Amino acid sequence: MNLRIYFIMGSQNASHDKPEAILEEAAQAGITAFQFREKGENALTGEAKLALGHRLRDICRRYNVLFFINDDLDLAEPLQADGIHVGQDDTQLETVRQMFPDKYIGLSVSSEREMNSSPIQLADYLGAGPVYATSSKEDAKQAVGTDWIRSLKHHYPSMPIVGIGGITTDNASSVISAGADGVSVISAITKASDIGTAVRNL
Ligand SMILES: Cc1ncc(COP(=O)(O)OP(=O)(O)O)c(N)n1
Ligand SMILES: Cc1nc(C(=O)O)sc1CCOP(=O)(O)O
Ligand SMILES: [Mg+2]
Repeated sequence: MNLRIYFIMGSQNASHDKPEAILEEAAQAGITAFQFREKGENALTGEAKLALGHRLRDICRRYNVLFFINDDLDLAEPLQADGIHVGQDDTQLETVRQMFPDKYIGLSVSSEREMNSSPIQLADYLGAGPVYATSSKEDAKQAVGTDWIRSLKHHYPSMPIVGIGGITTDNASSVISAGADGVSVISAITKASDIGTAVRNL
């Protein structure tokens, strides 16, 4: 499971181009994982969401990029997702693991309290953040900094960890130096003037 450059996007993040075009360019440039996160006021639902999911899934398959679904467990089988990402307020990790014994499952962990109250051993990787301030998530928590990556890695040395939140081409190396196995980004790619260069710099 290669989570080194883990791109997240839904149609709400693709204001200046089609999500398919953005993903294709990012995949060509070397992202290793992608999460379909259709969320927010104008998010697609129902058939339109499923149809976009299929198109993005196909791009990931062509480039050998891991495909994750955010939150929406109902999409995991129809889209043949490689994995699912859930947070602390989503379907409980135990339930997700029971439903999908063979898929990769990621869990968000943002604090020591969340760490201590989560069945971490059921996850395949942890999303740690927001490392820095972000404007891509409406209900983002207070930034936790790279110290949180260090602390999580100290407690779970063999658990893959991706940093998320406010990560850019300038600060990604600090996240990796703190012990993250990968960086997870939205705007560093969707808002880049040159997506290929942004991915390569990440
Ligand atoms: C890789 C990764 N890490 C963390 C998150 C955040 O998940 P969550 O806390 O459930 O928030 P939403 O993304 O659902 O708004 C993530 N999506 N991916
Ligand atoms: C989806 C998401 N989850 C976060 C968390 O802290 O759990 S921060 C975030 C948004 C990341 O977007 P950007 O790379 O543009 O900051
Ligand atoms: Mg969630």
